[in-house]
Amino acid sequence: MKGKSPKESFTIMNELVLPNDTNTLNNLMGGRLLHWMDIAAAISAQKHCNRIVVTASVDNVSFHHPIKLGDVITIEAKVSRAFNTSVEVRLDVYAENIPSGTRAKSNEAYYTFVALDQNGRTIPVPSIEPETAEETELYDGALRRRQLRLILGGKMKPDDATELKALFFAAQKK
Ligand SMILES: CCCCCCCCCCCCCCCC(=O)SCCNC(=O)CCNC(=O)[C@H](O)C(C)(C)COP(=O)(O)OP(=O)(O)OC[C@H]1O[C@@H](n2cnc3c(N)ncnc32)[C@H](O)[C@@H]1OP(=O)(O)O
Repeated sequence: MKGKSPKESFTIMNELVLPNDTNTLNNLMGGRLLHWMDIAAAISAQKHCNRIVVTASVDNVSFHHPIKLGDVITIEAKVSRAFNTSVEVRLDVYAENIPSGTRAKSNEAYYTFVALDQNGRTIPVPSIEPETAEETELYDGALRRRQLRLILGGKMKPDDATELKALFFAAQKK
């Protein structure tokens, strides 16, 4: 299967925060943003896999600033690493207030998707080759993030998380 570059999965999605998306403080509800992020990330994962994908996990997401009614949200998504049947997608979210001309990053997150065949069975995905320094950093870190999420999901024994453990031992030696 032919390998791909991260830029081939690059996806940008815009949303306008409308009254129905907000809470009683006129701030965007977190669940609505997670839903939009899921769709943007799924489109990116599908571009990489050329397959139907399902969301397997969502890493911790922090909300740095409230996003206000009327703001325009930009979600950027790109596959950071492909494994066997799964891919990790990195998301960056920005909120822009067009009348005041301000734009701030509001979230970063990683979503994991698994590719399925026509019968709903998991299927191998194309490999990925990072091209820029930033993509290489994301690619390298993806192995540790995968080990952490598989441990938390009860799918991996901590003893088998070689790269994740190495990170902690390296920190202890400093
Ligand atoms: C060309 C352009 C097209 C554009 C077109 C656009 C259309 C764009 C439409 C978008 C539309 C929105 C799309 C929303 C997508 C949903 O919201 S999907 C709905 C929510 N998700 C689900 O229902 C998934 C439910 N879970 C499952 O089906 C199964 O647990 C899974 C995820 C398939 C995994 O199955 P399993 O039997 O555990 O499989 P297993 O063999 O153990 O593992 C398979 C892989 O899953 C990984 N995995 C398993 N558990 C986890 C976990 N907890 N964390 C991370 N990875 C895990 C494993 O590591 C493994 O990865 P690899 O090592 O093979 O790379």
